[in-house]
Amino acid sequence: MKKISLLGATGSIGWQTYDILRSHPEKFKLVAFSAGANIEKTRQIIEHLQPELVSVKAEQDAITLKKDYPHIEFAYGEKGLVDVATHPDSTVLVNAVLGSVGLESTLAAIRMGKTIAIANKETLVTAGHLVMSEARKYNVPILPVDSEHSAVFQSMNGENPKQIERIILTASGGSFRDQSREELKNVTVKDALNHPNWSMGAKITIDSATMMNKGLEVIEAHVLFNMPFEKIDVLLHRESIIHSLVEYDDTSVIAQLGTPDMRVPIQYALSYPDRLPLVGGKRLNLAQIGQLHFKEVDFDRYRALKLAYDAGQAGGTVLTAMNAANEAAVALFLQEKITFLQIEEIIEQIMNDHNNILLPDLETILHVDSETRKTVEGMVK
Ligand SMILES: NC(=O)C1=CN([C@@H]2O[C@H](COP(=O)(O)OP(=O)(O)OC[C@H]3O[C@@H](n4cnc5c(N)ncnc54)[C@H](OP(=O)(O)O)[C@@H]3O)[C@@H](O)[C@H]2O)C=CC1
Ligand SMILES: CC(=O)[C@@H](O)[C@H](O)COP(=O)(O)O
Ligand SMILES: [Mn+2]
Repeated sequence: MKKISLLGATGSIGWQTYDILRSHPEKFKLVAFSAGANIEKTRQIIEHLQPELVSVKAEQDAITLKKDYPHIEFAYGEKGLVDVATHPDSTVLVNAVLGSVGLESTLAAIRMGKTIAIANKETLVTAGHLVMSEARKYNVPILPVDSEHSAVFQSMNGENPKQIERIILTASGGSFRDQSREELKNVTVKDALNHPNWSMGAKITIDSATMMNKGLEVIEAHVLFNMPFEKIDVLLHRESIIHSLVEYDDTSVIAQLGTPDMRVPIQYALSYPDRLPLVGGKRLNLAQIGQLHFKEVDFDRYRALKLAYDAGQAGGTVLTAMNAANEAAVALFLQEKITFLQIEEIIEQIMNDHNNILLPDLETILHVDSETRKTVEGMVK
């Protein structure tokens, strides 16, 4: 029985993780979880899985819940995230919280020796060097949940990493993949939230439309697989059936395929090195699909992807600045305070103005993160 701590249980990844935990009660026990503001879903998880500790965003929600569930421990805020991540009974942390707010709890869990199943890519982008060096120091596995990275991980199984020629991350192209840059000037939030293949949280769906999601994933692949950026390519693939590929020096290419269902990579990270049957999983029928499509990426069309490669190549605090600028700009777009194209304009300006510090420590990263968010908010006042 694996004992699990789960951050971001009420979100898209968190809720699918909850679904998997419920479908295999003989394998997994949820001991602690965090939610943000969604108290209805929080109550459902409590009632079905009876954890020992629950954290929510607001103190008042924790106080109210405690009255209804006196046998359960409640926490709140960023300290609550750390309490969940470091719960003494769990051996695995599933980090499905949104944004760089997941960084400190991830580091704390690593220092407790917990295996990390990570969906929270912003943490790996903003402080990948710290996360990976702590993971090495405490001999902790960092298992990918992101579909592309899970595909790469599975395609590397049993192979010699020194023989990898390149990693190829597939990209759907997002909500506006059939529109020109000119046509992006007047797109709405509703249009942007309409992803062609995946049903996901709002922030990552916008990231997918700007292609910053793929940029974050290029950096995530560099961090997780210790691969130089020259060996990480992006390939447009409309159907999201091939989840990513790895090419070897003998020209062989190994890929992982499947119908687009995030429960597959989530469950694989939980069951690794074993596999489990996926309850309700839809099998891939290639004959029925008939054709798969591929296209090279145009970096002028998808400028955010180019910015992410630039930040990755530079390394240092520009990664934190880029990520924080993106988080803040996407939030402003979702509130309809800026236009879609302003997201990448803001990120570019922040990166151009940034004084880069290489190999930053945690304090520096947290400082750059909060200052960047303030600067972005100031830009639209
Ligand atoms: N969705 C997907 O298919 C995929 C997502 N990912 C990555 O996984 C992560 C989660 O994405 P997704 O599930 O889509 O996001 P969602 O927005 O759906 O969920 C985010 C979760 O984090 C909680 N949360 C948000 N902000 C805070 C905060 N400040 N403090 C505490 N909790 C907070 C939310 O709580 P509440 O809702 O209760 O307020 C919710 O539980 C992201 O890093 C994303 O890039 C990676 C691959 C695929
Ligand atoms: C499901 C998943 O892993 C997302 O990160 C997905 O990759 C988004 O799709 P695109 O970024 O390829 O549009
Ligand atoms: Mn992905």
